[in-house]
This record gives sequence, structure tokens and C-alpha cells, in this order.
Amino acid sequence: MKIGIIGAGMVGSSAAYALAMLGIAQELVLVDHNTALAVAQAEDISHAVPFVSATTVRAGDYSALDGAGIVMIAAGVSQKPGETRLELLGRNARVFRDVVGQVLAVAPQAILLIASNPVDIMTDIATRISGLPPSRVIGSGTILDTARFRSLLGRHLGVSPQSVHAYVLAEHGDSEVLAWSSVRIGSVPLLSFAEQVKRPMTPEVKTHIEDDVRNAAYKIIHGKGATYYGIGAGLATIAKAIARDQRDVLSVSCVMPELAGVRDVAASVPRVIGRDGVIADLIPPLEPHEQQALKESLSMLKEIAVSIPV
Ligand SMILES: NC(=O)C1=CN([C@@H]2O[C@H](COP(=O)(O)OP(=O)(O)OC[C@H]3O[C@@H](n4cnc5c(N)ncnc54)[C@H](O)[C@@H]3O)[C@@H](O)[C@H]2O)C=CC1
Ligand SMILES: CC(=O)C(=O)O
Repeated sequence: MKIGIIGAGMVGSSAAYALAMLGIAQELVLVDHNTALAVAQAEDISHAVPFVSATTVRAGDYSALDGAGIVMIAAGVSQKPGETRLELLGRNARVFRDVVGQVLAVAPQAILLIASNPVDIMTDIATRISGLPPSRVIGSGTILDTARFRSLLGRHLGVSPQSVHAYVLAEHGDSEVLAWSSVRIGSVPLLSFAEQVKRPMTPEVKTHIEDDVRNAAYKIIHGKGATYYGIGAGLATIAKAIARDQRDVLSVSCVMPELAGVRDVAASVPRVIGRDGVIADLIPPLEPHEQQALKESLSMLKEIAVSIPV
């Protein structure tokens, strides 16, 4: 499969590198309005390829996306230290008005994979601009927050994060909802597992994990200016599920007709992902306070999304 990436900055190039390492695409095309950057990133990544795969990596203009099965959009501005994702909205909406039409003109069959922030609202905007069915416009959503949640739980419990079944729901941002009540380790509910391995989930431990998940991006941006390896691997994971029709369950964002009483809102829940994009939405059982937090996050996203014309 040919995979295009619009925006060859830190996120786009990290996704390209992860894709090249996994050998998922036959061809990767990097597009950026900074052509010199796209050319340099493609060349650098292509020098890693001989060690692991046979992917062709090149820079190109929009016409080079012809026939692409997936196009990722990681173009636009990113957060400065202390800035929220939502503060990027006006600038990145302008970028999407420039980019989405040009992508579809050459690759109308592509599934769009959105990374630019605020990713849920950018997914809503891309869905509206493109006119594609929502199942074919997928935002990375909380795939990264879910990875952070699993990593911290795994570390506390002394177990591989891949054996932690836990999801972050709703906004990829400050109002996100950690679905504690549905966490399983293997097949065992969280509190029972924690008791069995004698690593109790005290209120302090839960607060610490919750804070670290919600504020991870702020801390990393403060330390090194941007986050990119985590989301690069997340985007490659979504692309793999599509390219190989794996039907993986991933927490990603997509416009859904209704959730928690909020209509036509883009936000994350676990979803089955395969060749046609989103195949099914899976709503985990939630406790009343989690359901309320979900509703508040979705209502906020909806209110902002409807205020942005396309
Ligand atoms: N969804 C997620 O979990 C995450 C999302 N992000 C978001 O990803 C986006 C990209 O972040 P970085 O790669 O760190 O930024 P960056 O500044 O390194 O790269 C952005 C690239 O977009 C290009 N660009 C801007 N406007 C364009 C246009 N109209 N057409 C083509 N290319 C254009 C720029 O030339 C630049 O190379 C940001 O919005 C950031 O907030 C970042 C980390 C995680
Ligand atoms: C920047 C961002 O969205 C993240 O690392 O979560």
C-alpha cells in the first residue's frame, strides 16, 4: 500500500520512521509546504530502511499521493510550552482548508488519518470538508493517552503494558476520561489483580497515574519542545490495522451519530479498525461519574466544533 503523510515535521517524520521500521507500506510519500524539509526527512528515513524493510520513502507534491490507501495529516502548528491543544484550533483549521481538498483531488479512495491538534475537532473538520463517510476519517484521538495509561499501570503492577486492557475515552486533551472501572489485567479486574500481586491501587496511586496521563504532553513539551515518538508509533499502529485488515481494537476518534446524549461529535472510544476504516464502535461499561465526565467532554467538543465553519 502507498501511504502519504502531509506534514513532515516531528510527528509526520516519526510516523514515517515507525512505518518504515514496521515495513507496512510499499511506498511512503512525504508532502510538506517546506519542500526542503520533506526531501531531507525522506532521505534520512530511507537510509534506515535497508536495515529492516523494503519500503520506498520519498518526498513529493500532492500529485505523488495518487493511489494512496491512507493519507495521514500531521501538518500545522504544535503547542508551545504551557499552550493547550485547543488554542491551536484557528491556525490548524486554516491549514486543513488548504490541505484536505488537495489530498482528495488525487487520492479520493484514501482513508484519512488525522494527527494535528486539537485532533478531535480537526477530525470533525476533515470529515465535513471531505464529505467522506465518518468511518474513513480517523483521528489518532486517545490512542496515545491509552498507551500512556497502560504504560503507567503496567509499571505500577509489574506487568507488561500489552497485558493491560485499559482505555482513555473522549477528548484527546484536558477533559479526557480514564475508564478506570473497565480496566482488566489479562482477564482479571484491576483491583483484584492489584491485590493478588500485592501492589494496591491506593487513591494516591490512582491520582498520580491520572495526573501523569493527562499532563504527559505538557511535561514532555516543557522538557524537549514537542512529543512525537509516541504518536508516531500510534499512527503506524492504526495504519497497520488498516493496511492488513487486522480488526484491532484501538481508541481512536471519529464522528459518531450519538454518544452520551451528544449528537454528531468526534471523540474517542475503543473501535474495531480494519481495511474499511472504523468497523465498529465499542462503548465500555462505565460508572455514573465516568459517564458524566464523558458527557461533559463530548458536550465541550461539540460546542467548539459547531463554532468552526469549514
Ligand atoms: N494527535 C496526537 O496525539 C499528537 C498530535 N500532535 C500534533 O501534530 C501536529 C504536528 O506537530 P509537529 O510535527 O510536532 O509540528 P512541526 O512543526 O514539527 O511540523 C508541522 C509541519 O507541518 C507543515 N505544514 C504547515 N502547514 C502546512 C500546509 N498548509 N501544507 C503542508 N504542510 C504544512 C510545516 O511545514 C511543518 O513541517 C501539531 O498540531 C501537534 O499538536 C503532536 C503530538 C501528538
Ligand atoms: C502533543 C500531544 O497531543 C500529546 O503528546 O498528547
